[in-house]
Amino acid sequence: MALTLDQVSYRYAGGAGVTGIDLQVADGELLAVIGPSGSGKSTLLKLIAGFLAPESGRIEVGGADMAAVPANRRNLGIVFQNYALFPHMSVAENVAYPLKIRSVGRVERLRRAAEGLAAVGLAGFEDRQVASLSGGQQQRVALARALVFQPSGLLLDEPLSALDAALRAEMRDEIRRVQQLAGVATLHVTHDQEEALSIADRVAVMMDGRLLQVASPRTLYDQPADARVAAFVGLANLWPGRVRDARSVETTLGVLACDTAGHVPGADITVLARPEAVRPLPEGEAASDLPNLFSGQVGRDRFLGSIRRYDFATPAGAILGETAFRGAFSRVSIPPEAIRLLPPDTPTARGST
Ligand SMILES: Nc1ncnc2c1ncn2[C@@H]1O[C@H](COP(=O)(O)OP(=O)(O)OP(=O)(O)O)[C@@H](O)[C@H]1O
Repeated sequence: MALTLDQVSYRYAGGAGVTGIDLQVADGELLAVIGPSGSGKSTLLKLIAGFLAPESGRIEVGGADMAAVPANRRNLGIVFQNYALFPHMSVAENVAYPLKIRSVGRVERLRRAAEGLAAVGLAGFEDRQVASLSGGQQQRVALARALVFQPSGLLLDEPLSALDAALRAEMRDEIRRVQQLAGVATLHVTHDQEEALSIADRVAVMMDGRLLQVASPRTLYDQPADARVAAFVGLANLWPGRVRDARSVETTLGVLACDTAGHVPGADITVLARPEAVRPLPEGEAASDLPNLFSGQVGRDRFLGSIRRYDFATPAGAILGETAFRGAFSRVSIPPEAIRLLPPDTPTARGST
């Protein structure tokens, strides 16, 4: 395994930090770490990079224990949000710098820098000054520099947050392409969950210094471990409820038909329905035998181009829906198979570390 964290904990003087982190990133894998501000993402990255030393637990890079290995000997490529390029050096000198400090000869390092620049789409930029490059180009240079010495792992700390939305979308695909080309284990810390879901092999969700779930983007979205993950990744209807029998649950919204396999009658649960699963019924459409049918009215209705996102007010509570349907409706149904049962969202489950 290229990167391994085994029960890693760290605490700042003020008490915040990370607790009991278990994580593995394989060669060629891109693992994104997401979580609210202050959840410990950067702390995790600093621990792996060697800028902080764990209080307990073990960090391995390429199978070797990093406990006694300083940051500059960990063989990790790092890309920061602010690029951290050397302004007084040319583009080629920037990219070649990690090879220079590894005593690679000038000809060879300039050859490899040129190769690295070509890999990030900047062939011919060797002699440019970094200040003359756009933000996206500077980030490509930073990526080439982080990979030029064939690191055991690549750490990306919010690398795209300084870029505008369109460039961010382009650059995230570019990062993925270059990362796959290099076949390097990558840990990518980001605020942007769309970025994480779209390019990561797996996504780790952090909250209050702990990992709540590490899973593929689809599993994370379709089978979140609990209500906190469900609410953080995408939009969610979450209703507290109790299992009635094998085919239904009681919720604040009323009785909902769904598969309750794995839960005993009487058990407290949280019911999850994603907004796109909520189905509006066009006026006049027969629906008498549809399960989980609600009458009400559309409240806030936001037109988002390809879809609209609406609040549907029923006498028992609100349902958040998303649909491409543009007509009027006063009934919605929630297909039983779209309903997931999660552990109850108790105050202790919400509590901090
Ligand atoms: N040098 C420090 N001294 C004391 N506490 C710190 C220090 N750095 C971070 N913290 C605290 O540790 C917790 C985790 O911070 P961290 O920067 O890892 O979070 P993050 O998830 O990366 O946040 P963001 O998304 O805002 O960058 C926060 O509560 C933060 O206030």
